[in-house]
Amino acid sequence: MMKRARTAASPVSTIYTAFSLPSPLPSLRHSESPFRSLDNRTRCTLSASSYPSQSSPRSIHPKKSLSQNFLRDKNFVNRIVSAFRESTDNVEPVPTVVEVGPGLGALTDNLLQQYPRMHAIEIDQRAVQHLQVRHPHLNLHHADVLQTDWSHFSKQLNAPLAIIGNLPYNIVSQILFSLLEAPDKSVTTALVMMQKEVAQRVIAKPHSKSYGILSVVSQLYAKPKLLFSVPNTAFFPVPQVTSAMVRLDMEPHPNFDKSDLSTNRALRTVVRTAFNQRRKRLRNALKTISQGKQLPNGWDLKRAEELEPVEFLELTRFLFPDGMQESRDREGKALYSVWR
Ligand SMILES: C[S@@+](CC[C@H](N)C(=O)[O-])C[C@H]1O[C@@H](n2cnc3c(N)ncnc32)[C@H](O)[C@@H]1O
Repeated sequence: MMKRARTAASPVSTIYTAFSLPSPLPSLRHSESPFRSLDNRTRCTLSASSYPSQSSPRSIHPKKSLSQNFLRDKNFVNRIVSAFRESTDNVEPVPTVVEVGPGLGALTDNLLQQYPRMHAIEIDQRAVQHLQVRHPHLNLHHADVLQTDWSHFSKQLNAPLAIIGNLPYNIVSQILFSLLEAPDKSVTTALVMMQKEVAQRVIAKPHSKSYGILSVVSQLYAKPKLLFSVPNTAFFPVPQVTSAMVRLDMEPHPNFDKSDLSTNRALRTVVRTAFNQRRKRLRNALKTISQGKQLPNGWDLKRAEELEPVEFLELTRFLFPDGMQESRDREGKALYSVWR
C-alpha cells in the first residue's frame, strides 16, 4: 500500500498532502521502491489518471537550485534521441529506457513515441504535475535520482536500464558515479548531457589538465565517448556554459571486476588520495595509505595525473592485495573513500 502523506513541509512531500494519489503501478509497488529516502524527503511512484492539472509550462518558472535549463531546440532533441536509438539498438537483453530529469518533457515527448514503456524520474513536483497531464501513460517517478537504487530498479523491471537525460548540472558527477558503479549489469548504457568541461574530464587522458578522478572512474567502469557539443542558445534560460552529449557504454575495462567490492573500496581510496595532491609524486601523495610499502615500476616518482586508469588498478592491487573491508561509523557513514 502507498504510505500516507507526511505532514512535514518539505517541497517534495507537499504532493502527498495536496492531492490524493492514485495507486502505484502494479510493477512497482511502494513497499518495494527502488527510490531510497535517506533524508526527510519522501518519494513515490505515480500513475496516471486523476492527477489534477495545476501547471502549464508558462507557469513553471525555472529553478536554478534544480539546474533547470530546458532544451528548446528541436534539432538537438532529434539529434539526441537518434544518438540514443543508435546506442540501444541491437542491445540484448532489450533494456528499459529511463529518463533522468524530464522537466517539461522536451526529450520525453519524442522518446515516448519510440519507447512507450519508458520510465522517468523527476524531483520537481511542478514538472511532475505538468507531465502527468501531458503524458498520462508515462511511468513517472516523483523522486530524487540520487536516491535511486539502479540495481533494485532494474530487478523490479526485469530488464537492464538504458539511461538518457539532460542532467541537472549541479549534480552531474554524483549521478555519473552512481550510474557507473551500478552493479549487476543493471545499467547498460547512458546517453547524458552535461557541461562540456565535465564531458572533457570524463574522456580526458593522462598528462592533461582535465584528467582526474572522474576520468579514471569513467574509463575503468565504462567506455565513454563525447558525441557532440550543444550551444547554450539551445536552452531556456540560456546557461553560461556550452554543453555536450556523452555516451557511456557500461563495459568495464577487461582487467576490472566491478563486482569485486573490496577491491573497489580500495581503488576509491587510492585514486582519491592520489588526486587529493595531484602535483605530488605518488610516494608522498600516498604516504598515509602505503603502509611503508615501496611503490614498484617507478610509480613512486610519478604523479597521479601521469597514471593510466588501469595503472591505478594495479597500484591498488599492490597496496591492498586483499582489498578493503566494508566499515562504517555509528551513523552508517562509510569509513573508506566514496566517489561522491
Ligand atoms: C537541465 S533540466 C532538463 C530538463 C529536460 N529534460 C530538458 O531537457 O528540457 C534538469 C531536470 O532535472 C530535474 N532534477 C534536478 N535535480 C533532480 C534530482 N535530484 N532528481 C531528479 N530530477 C532532478 C530538474 O527538475 C529538471 O527538470
